[in-house]
Amino acid sequence: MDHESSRRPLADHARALATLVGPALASARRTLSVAPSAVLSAARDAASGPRVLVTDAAAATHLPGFDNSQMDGYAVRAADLAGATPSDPVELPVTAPVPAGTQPSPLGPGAAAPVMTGAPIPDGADAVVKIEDADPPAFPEPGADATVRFSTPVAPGAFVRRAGSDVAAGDVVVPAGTPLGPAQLGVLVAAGVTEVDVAEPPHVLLISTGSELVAAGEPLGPAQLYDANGAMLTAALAQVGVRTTHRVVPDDPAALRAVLMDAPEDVALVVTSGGVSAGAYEVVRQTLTDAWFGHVAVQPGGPQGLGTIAVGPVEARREVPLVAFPGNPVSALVSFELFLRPVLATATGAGPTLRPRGRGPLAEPVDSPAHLHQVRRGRLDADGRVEMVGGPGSHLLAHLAAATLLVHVPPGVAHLDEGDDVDYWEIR
Ligand SMILES: Nc1nc2c(c(=O)[nH]1)N[C@H]1C(S)=C(S)[C@@H](COP(=O)(O)OP(=O)(O)OC[C@H]3O[C@@H](n4cnc5c(N)ncnc54)[C@H](O)[C@@H]3O)O[C@H]1N2
Ligand code: MOO
Repeated sequence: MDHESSRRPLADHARALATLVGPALASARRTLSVAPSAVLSAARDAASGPRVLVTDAAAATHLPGFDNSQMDGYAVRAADLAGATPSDPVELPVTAPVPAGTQPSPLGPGAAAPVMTGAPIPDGADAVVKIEDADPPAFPEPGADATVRFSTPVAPGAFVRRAGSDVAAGDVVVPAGTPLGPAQLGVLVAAGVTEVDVAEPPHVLLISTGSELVAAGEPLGPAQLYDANGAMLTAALAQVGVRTTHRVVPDDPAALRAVLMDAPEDVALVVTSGGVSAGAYEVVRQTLTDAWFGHVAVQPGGPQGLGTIAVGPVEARREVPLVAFPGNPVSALVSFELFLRPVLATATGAGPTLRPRGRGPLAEPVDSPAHLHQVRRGRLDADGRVEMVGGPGSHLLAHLAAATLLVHVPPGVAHLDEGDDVDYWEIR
């Protein structure tokens, strides 16, 4: 199986995975109706990922809700200032001030009303002169019998924020398909929307396999290591709008079967890490014998598994797709980036389908096995050239954490010189 010619090309595996997982997620899709405040509390929980709107949301109120001032200044009738010049200013009596949050009386002709930023424009007024442009350039004490002079005309509409100029009541304020980020949540609340339809994030059962694994924070015994893949893949799944139930199982088929039987009833996909290569204790491969296991012509991320497995208790068995990643941490996360992220991002609409891509010159020479598509970790140096972060080893997790790019060396290329161009994906 490990023979070079028997390796599945990267594009073939990506297609096989998308064909299996994409439709399964689409048919498992459910819609929830929630208040924006509920979306907001979900958004605080990073592990639940962004919510995506399923139905257009219409504004319940105009935004702005009323004509209001863009500046601290005087609300006036523009016609009153038409003849104002520096040598012959227009002098007007000052009415009661209008703080934000109060409904002003109408403004008659020949008067100026102190109005604060965001406060309603009095009926009758059609422009605002900012306080710096008035004479005197400071508001009188409320209740004082004051006048104010203006030495230039003002255009009708100046510094007036019209009701509905952002969105009108009844118009679509956030269209279906939009991930609800900070600005979208803000405008839903501002426009008085009380309920939205969002897609329920798909639920993935994520299983870290390995008898050597210890949960984060527990004491570490000899030959044991922390379950980095669980944390990494949970976070990676959340970024594309996926909910995760995470389990750790030892290299024991009975333990893996038990976790699958105990799967939450709405699980739409199972993702595993570890236990897929050629060792004597490959629990995933030895237990899930109906799935395809083989090598993809990529490094890291060579050993892969893909298929359909039964989950749930005997009386309520369901078939769901299985994606089995190799255990080496860099292999697991690179596999996610190459194969699963695009499919999940497309299914959930929670983020861009593809990572931003670029191409640039290498800062150093790079060697790669010619029969494999090699994915190296890199970053841009001060001159915008692509430098490697660490070597190709799939255990170099700290180097992955320090990298900002996945650098692609395609199959058929054994060596690249400094200055040769490479393709890269931006991973943060
Ligand atoms: N004879 C061969 N040996 C190996 C081959 C091969 O083709 N022939 N492939 C190598 C490659 S490439 C990879 S990648 C790994 C894949 O191995 P498995 O998927 O079976 O993973 P494990 O053996 O369970 O673990 C590999 C490595 O990763 C560590 N690990 C596993 N899970 C986690 C986790 N949740 N968090 C942190 N680290 C984890 C594990 O301790 C091992 O060090 O196989 C090669 N061998
Ligand atoms: O292909 Mo393994 O995934 O490099 O280390």
